Amino acid sequence: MFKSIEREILQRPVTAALHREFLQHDYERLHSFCLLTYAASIGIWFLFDLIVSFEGNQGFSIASVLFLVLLYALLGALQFIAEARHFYLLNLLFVACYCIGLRLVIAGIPQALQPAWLTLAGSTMLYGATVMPLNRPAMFAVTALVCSLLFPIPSTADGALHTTLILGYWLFIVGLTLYAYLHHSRAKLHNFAMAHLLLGQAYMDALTEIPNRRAFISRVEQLMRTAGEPPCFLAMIDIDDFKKVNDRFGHDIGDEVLKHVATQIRQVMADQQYARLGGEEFGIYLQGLSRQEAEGRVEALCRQVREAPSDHPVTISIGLAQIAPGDGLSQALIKADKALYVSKRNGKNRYTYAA
Ligand SMILES: Nc1nc2c(ncn2[C@@H]2O[C@H](COP(=O)(O)OP(=O)(O)OP(=O)(O)O)[C@@H](O)[C@H]2O)c(=O)[nH]1
Repeated sequence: MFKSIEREILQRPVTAALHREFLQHDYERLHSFCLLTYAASIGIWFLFDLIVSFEGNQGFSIASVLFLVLLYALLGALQFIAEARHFYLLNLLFVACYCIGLRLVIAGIPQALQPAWLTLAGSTMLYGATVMPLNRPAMFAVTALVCSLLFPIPSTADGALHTTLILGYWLFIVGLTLYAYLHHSRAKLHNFAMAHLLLGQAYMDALTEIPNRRAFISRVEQLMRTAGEPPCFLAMIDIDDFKKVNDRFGHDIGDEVLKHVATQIRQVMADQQYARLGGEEFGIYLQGLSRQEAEGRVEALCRQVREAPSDHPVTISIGLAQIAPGDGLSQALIKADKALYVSKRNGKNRYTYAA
């Protein structure tokens, strides 16, 4: 069952916008990992520099200090980079500095040892790139940079076998790197697309295509926790005599009426949080408005539903309540529901403010 749903979802094409969202999401999720990788890489570079300098009797030079400062500066800059596309450029700069630093250190050791050290450094760099949150052009650019800066240029002293072995190993490691990157990034993108779709469905009302009760509770509770200046209001909406619509015209027309009311809510309350709470009930969380403005908005909604052209006109009743400091969402819902009941009792097609 799960596999067939998964197959069906994965057959849908991933749009360019979703792909961009995935790349940004991937970068944000892995931002602290990138910082850690950069910090560890600088540590390894330092160690590498010490070991290889010792091997080549070079000593730790001022150039080494400059490279360390440069790499630390790039690590510092990474802390402030919020956009994935900026990271791709910074990463390219980091890789370029790192590779040039490695090349210079390795250039100081005996010629015969250089191809092995360059190959070791290059393959480590390429492996590291596969776990970074890069898009394809950024990954290909990193691979090209590593190859052009670290590939050991064969000398005439090297035999044909030696040169072939080195070339063969580099071809193998580059091929493996790109294959692993493409394979993993596709799998991650598909998982993201699937999670995106399923979460979207779990938090959307399938009929009216506005948020559902689950989405409303989660979003409003979050807003209530961070709400600055009161007042905030909660409105409960119920379609009047909806049962009669169903009984007279059938369920399909009832569904159309629900969609019609949801459209009016979306139009009038575009800047607020709204949802279909269930059946023919809707909820709205109003923030950043005075009591007078909140009353004006729900009154406008009543009018809009009443007057909007429709084959099956309906009216709505609304209960509006101010959320008292310290009140939770469920208390506010009860208060708004009581006010809604008053609207129904007083003749429907109106709103009541809970005193
Ligand atoms: N078409 C359709 N009807 C639904 C849906 N969910 C709930 N209903 C119907 O909504 C109606 C709710 O009616 P009631 O709560 O009894 O009240 P009412 O007729 O709206 O009367 P008042 O609330 O007093 O104005 C019932 O007939 C339910 O079957 C749905 O998704 N589609």
